[in-house]
Amino acid sequence: VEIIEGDLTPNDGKYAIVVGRWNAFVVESLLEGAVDSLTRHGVEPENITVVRCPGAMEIPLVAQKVAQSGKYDAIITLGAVIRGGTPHFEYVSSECTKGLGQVAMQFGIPVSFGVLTVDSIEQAIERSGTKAGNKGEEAAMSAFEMVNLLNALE
Ligand SMILES: O=c1[nH]c(NC[C@H](O)[C@H](O)[C@H](O)CO)c([N+](=O)[O-])c(=O)[nH]1
Repeated sequence: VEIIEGDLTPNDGKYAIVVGRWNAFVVESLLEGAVDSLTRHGVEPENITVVRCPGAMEIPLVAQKVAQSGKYDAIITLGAVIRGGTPHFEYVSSECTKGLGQVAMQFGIPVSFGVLTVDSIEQAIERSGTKAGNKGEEAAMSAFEMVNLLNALE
């Protein structure tokens, strides 16, 4: 039985991190976790590009432009959609998720999902470096592994 899977050995991939600025007090922790995990796995700082946009709604378009440039091997998306008093949360989070899936398939590039969609600020804080880990770190490591996996599939 042949098993092909990505590992976490160093690679020279170029990573773009697309960051929605809304709820910055949470998103900055996600970004810190993402950059830290990439550099600790041997990614050179010059191979990491951070692109900031207003909010989660804008992330898919920015990810599309980043993918279209052909300059990157993977895209990590970070944001925090926190349920407010209105159904706005549903639209923003579903549009963001749907859009990112399309970018990945359209351009054949890993687009990891580090956009928190949570019910409360506390849940957001738990997932950005406290008791529920750091989703930014997880999204970065998913992208890192996918770069190795796609290389192995070539
Ligand atoms: O990233 C977010 N954008 C949010 N809205 C802004 C949206 O992403 C766009 O930036 C805005 O609608 C302008 O297009 C959020 N809420 O509205 O709650 C949110 O929680 N998180």
